[in-house]
Amino acid sequence: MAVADSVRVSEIFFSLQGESSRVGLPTVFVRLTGCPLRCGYCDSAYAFYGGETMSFDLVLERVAAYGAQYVCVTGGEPLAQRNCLPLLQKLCDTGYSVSLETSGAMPIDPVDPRVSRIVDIKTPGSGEVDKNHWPNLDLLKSGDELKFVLTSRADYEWARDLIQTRHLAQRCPVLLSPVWQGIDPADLAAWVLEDRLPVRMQVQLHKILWGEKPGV
Ligand SMILES: C[S@@+](CC[C@H](N)C(=O)[O-])C[C@H]1O[C@@H](n2cnc3c(N)ncnc32)[C@H](O)[C@@H]1O
Ligand SMILES: Nc1nc2[nH]cc(C(=O)O)c2c(=O)[nH]1
Ligand code: SF4
Ligand SMILES: [Mg+2]
Repeated sequence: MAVADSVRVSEIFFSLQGESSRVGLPTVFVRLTGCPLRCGYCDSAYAFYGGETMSFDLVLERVAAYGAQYVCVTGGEPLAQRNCLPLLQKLCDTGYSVSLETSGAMPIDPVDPRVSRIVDIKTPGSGEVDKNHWPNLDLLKSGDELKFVLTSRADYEWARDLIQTRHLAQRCPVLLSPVWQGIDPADLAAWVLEDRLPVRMQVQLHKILWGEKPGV
């Protein structure tokens, strides 16, 4: 049972944004606890359980302590907590530029329109393709982003066909990211160039800088 005006938080930390079109920007990350999915590659499984229940005021105080302009709410699956929505609203009201990392398994329409929604479309290789909430595709605005994390050439072709048949790149920026230490990023780069795909390929900057661990 959710306590009013509180969320379950796995970690709050300050780092360079490592993903999305905001890559490289100094950002405070608020990682909420819990996720109903189990992607085979998940780098944040430590956030499935545990964490600390924090009032919105405490979250805002911890975020403010870093003196940053950008806040990224992630998880776990942040939208799996009902109180994620009012928290996003409060962060926007406070004046932060807010982005949300979401699995695309939950409806994104109730999210505050000031938030940049990074919607991950789960590929067959994630093991969770059946969880995609497809109506989300029709809700995307130009300030949002669509993202595919790719585990194989087959995932790439699946994503490419969806991008082309649904004209996704005309709705918002589309990101393609190789799963960490999976497919060779140079192979993905070659495929994107060969197909003239109008997407942004990206690698996870924070892992190149600091490796795969919590708190970065
Ligand atoms: C940890 S998830 C949290 C937000 C939400 N649950 C989601 O899946 O979008 C944040 C992003 O990290 C990506 N990610 C997780 N593990 C990864 C890995 N091993 N390599 C590349 N990206 C990964 C996810 O696909 C997602 O885009
Ligand atoms: N530096 C850094 N950037 C990120 N962008 C999205 C992240 C996430 O885990 O959702 C993440 C993360 O964990 N670290
Ligand atoms: S939806 Fe996100 S947090 Fe949940 S298992 Fe998949 S990558 Fe991890
Ligand atoms: Mg991460």
